[in-house]
Amino acid sequence: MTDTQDPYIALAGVRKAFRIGAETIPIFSGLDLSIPRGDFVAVMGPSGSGKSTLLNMLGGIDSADAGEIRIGRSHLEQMGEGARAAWRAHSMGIVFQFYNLLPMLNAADNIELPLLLKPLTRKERRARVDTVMDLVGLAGRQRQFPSGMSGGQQQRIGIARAIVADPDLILCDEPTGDLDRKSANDILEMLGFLNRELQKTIIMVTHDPEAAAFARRTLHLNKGEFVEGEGR
Ligand SMILES: Nc1ncnc2c1ncn2[C@@H]1O[C@H](COP(=O)(O)OP(=O)(O)OP(=O)(O)O)[C@@H](O)[C@H]1O
Repeated sequence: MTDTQDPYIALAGVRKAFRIGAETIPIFSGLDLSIPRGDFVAVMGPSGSGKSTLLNMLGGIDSADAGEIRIGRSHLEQMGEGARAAWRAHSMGIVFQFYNLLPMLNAADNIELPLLLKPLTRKERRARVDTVMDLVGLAGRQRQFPSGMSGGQQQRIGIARAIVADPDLILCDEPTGDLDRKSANDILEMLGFLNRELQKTIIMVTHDPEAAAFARRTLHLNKGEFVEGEGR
């Protein structure tokens, strides 16, 4: 869906803390963030600085304690659990460090999963799966199982699954953290392609400065606030 809301992603005054027993661990105490549509942003920062927590809030997997999280026209902070799940199904895809594939399903069945929530016929679903498998360089591997594939190939399945429902937003949590340099660069080139050619907005958490260099810009998270750095 296109819209004229600008910026595409807007966080204002976001507060988040985790409670463990009597202890409260503050993560964000008033986080603001603006990301235009079509950006490719790397998020870096020390371990424990809240990168994954931020990604989970952007993906509607976790909620903020206070503040606003708007993505396009959707105010995530105003949605209940059910509405957020429905929003997730059509608005964003997630790419995980360890792929999160289901080992008992072959490549095509893994990729098809997000489409099962959509009013599509099996034939339509299969056509979409074939299209994205071509796009990520896995043509003809529909029946292969993840266990027989390299890390780089498994991550291609992860990316295909993230884009098969054609979301505007792709969230990536250390997408190359488990890969060798060559496979990592192939995956990063692919994310760059999705950003440039298909106008996907991408937010990628990474510890790796070489991975971050593939993004348009890098945001450094430190003490609950962002500091902008140089991209390429
Ligand atoms: N569900 C949870 N319950 C309690 N504490 C949590 C929970 N999730 C995260 N935390 C704590 O919140 C802080 C931020 O965690 P988060 O995983 O967002 O950091 P990160 O920057 O992604 O770290 P890393 O780079 O190590 O993955 C950490 O101190 C973590 O222990």
